[in-house]
Amino acid sequence: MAPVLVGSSLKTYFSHARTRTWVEAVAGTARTHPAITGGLAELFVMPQFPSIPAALELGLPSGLRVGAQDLGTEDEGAFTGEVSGRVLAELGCTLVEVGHAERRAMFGETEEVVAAKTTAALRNGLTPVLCVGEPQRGRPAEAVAEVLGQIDSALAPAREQGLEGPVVVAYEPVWAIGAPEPAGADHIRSVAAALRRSVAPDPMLPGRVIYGGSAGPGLWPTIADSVDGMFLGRFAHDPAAVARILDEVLDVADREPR
Ligand SMILES: O=C(CO)COP(=O)(O)O
Repeated sequence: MAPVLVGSSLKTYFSHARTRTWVEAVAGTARTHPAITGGLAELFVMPQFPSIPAALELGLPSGLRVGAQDLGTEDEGAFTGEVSGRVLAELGCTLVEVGHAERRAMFGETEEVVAAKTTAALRNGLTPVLCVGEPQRGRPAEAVAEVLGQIDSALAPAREQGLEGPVVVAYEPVWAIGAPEPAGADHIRSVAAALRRSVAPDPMLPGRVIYGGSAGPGLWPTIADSVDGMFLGRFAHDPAAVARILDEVLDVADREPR
């Protein structure tokens, strides 16, 4: 069984100094926590672009993976202001977030753009953390239909080009992002289990499914049987929350080995 993937996007919340402090604290946890040292879980962080080199320097030696929150669709050329997947990979990033709900809603990212960015990630050997989710609260079956459509659309060009590589599907119901609490455990489990059945067996682009949307301590034990990890936002701003989640990963593993 692959390790539980626990990661956080710092969005645009932290200063560079606070990012450094956060990464140092979480790297300390990564060095000592039995869930990490025992191979039950792996951690990643996605800071703002300018903080990536510092996060790599402070986090990588402790096994903390570092990714970016976005990338451009092109690898090089006259694309002022873009950040290419090629440079992210050159720096040492291994993951990159694609298609977060905030980028879709606030920065006009269409399904075509999300697909082009997913392709750019895979082309550069980066694991896309492909963010998908239904906009409105509804029944799990409706969410599954909607989200599978988003995943198929995002992966279509990569499939056509025969690209290979693991994919992380971040299931983030849009209505649960920035909310007081996550989606209900039954909803998450139903949707994630269906997504997993669909994406995990792909021979070229095997997918793991993690949950995001107001995730934090307390959630993992209620969804662990149906998801491969969690994508954290605000409720990981205190680095101690990451350690508490790893405690829960350990407890669940002791109770029901994966
Ligand atoms: O968008 C998220 C992770 O990508 C979740 O953010 P919040 O947990 O702060 O709602």
